[in-house]
Amino acid sequence: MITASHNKVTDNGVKIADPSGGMLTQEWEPFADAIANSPTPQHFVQLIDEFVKKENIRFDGVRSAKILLGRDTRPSGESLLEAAKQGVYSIVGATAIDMGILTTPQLHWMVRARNKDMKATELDYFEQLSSSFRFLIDLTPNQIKMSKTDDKLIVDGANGVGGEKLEVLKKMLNSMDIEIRNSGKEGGVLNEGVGADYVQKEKVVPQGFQLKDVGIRCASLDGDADRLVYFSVQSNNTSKIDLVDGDKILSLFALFIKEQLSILKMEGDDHVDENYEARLGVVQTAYANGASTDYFRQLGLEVVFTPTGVKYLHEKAAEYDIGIYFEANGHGTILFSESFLTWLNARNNELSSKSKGSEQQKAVLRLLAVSNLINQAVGDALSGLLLVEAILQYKGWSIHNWSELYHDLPSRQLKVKVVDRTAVVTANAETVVVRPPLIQEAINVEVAKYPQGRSFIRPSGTEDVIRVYAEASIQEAADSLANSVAKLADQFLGFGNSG
Ligand SMILES: CC(=O)N[C@H]1[C@@H](OP(=O)(O)O)O[C@H](CO)[C@@H](O)[C@@H]1O
Ligand SMILES: [Mg+2]
Repeated sequence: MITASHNKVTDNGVKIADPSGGMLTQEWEPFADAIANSPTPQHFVQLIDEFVKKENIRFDGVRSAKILLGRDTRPSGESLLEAAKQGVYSIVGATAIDMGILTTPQLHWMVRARNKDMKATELDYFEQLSSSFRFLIDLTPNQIKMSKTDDKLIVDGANGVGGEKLEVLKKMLNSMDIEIRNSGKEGGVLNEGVGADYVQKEKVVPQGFQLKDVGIRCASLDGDADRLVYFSVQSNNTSKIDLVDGDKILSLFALFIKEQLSILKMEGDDHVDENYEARLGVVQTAYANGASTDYFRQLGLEVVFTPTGVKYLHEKAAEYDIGIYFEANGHGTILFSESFLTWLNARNNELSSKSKGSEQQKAVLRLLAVSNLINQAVGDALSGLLLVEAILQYKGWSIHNWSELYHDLPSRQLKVKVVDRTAVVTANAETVVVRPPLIQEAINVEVAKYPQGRSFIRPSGTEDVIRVYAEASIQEAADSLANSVAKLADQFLGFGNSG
């Protein structure tokens, strides 16, 4: 997949899906780094040669391979895709299939579907999403109807591929009132003052949104449509927004799934022992707002933490019957285990004959529809958006009702330039620094000064900086805690420090 996601239009890059449709296996990352940085063509060929031997890959044309290629709307994508094609065809037995302009999650979905012998074209993707969405909507309790303003959704497409794909989906969902802005056709620049990354980091309205949008439910996709956040325009200050971030999308999903599981568990006449104790897990990173974690614990849900980066969250979520993960920035999905899906299908058949149309059967059908709607390969803004919309309709909620599930603790993020960011070694899902010595003790002293204080530092995986995160009961306190901890990072690791 040729894309640089939420980054500038002049940047470009590559994301690689493995045969399962998930992300490239972590063991192959050092190899990917090495070939990307190989200084000469000879060196490049040598690296491939060594890797092929090490991994025992048959490289003699006996085994054939098909490689699906896709790109986002970046102008440089066209020639880069051509180069990728030539690379693929330089290997005996390998064929490249150009899937054209796609969102990143669409390509992952297609790889997964093809390797499971399922229908795997772009049209199949749209049909699966739209039909499972309609199915879910049909299972909405009759008494629930939204008020007029709540029918409408406005989506910021980041001037990228997501907007144009949503246009296609919209036509297949004629019941939905969606207005798509920043679809790239109006002349705006990709990710410039628009998109999920901008909205979530800056907490301001994207271009093209204004006063008349106050009170309306709005959503924002990133440049390759694998991130999604919601927001509403504040009435008192039209450049500010009320952000409904990945943590809150996670909360809405977890609440809905938990409700359906409890309906399933209700004692039917004779079914007590046929209840399957589905393991539901919520996966977050240290950047998740502390108020969201408290909310999950109040709901009695199991919450686990992993290091930053969706590959870690995804892997953890896959350990549950239903694993839900999200980063605060809006990347996440819900994973269903094969064994749980088999059980759900069997339960559906059984209920069809014994108590067709019962609340329990509806809950089973809803869970099955969610598993078809939400992308099982990676986080997908389009499928996530349809699930949010279906759940809000089911609950008869406005974006305001949703946003009120809990109140975010004020937080602040800072970056600190240091001599060598790899000098920082963390543990416990990046919440504790174990090296250099003594800095963690100093951070603890600062944190203890603030009610509901929490702070951690970690080296960024994508930029040459140390990231500082702090939260506390009021904004001034979160700012001040972040500043003190940033100062500590500078003292221990900064340019003024020789050791
Ligand atoms: C605090 C933060 O937002 N970190 C981002 C950022 O990683 P860093 O390792 O923090 O640079 O980029 C990652 C890739 O897009 C994303 O998964 C992650 O959430
Ligand atoms: Mg992205």
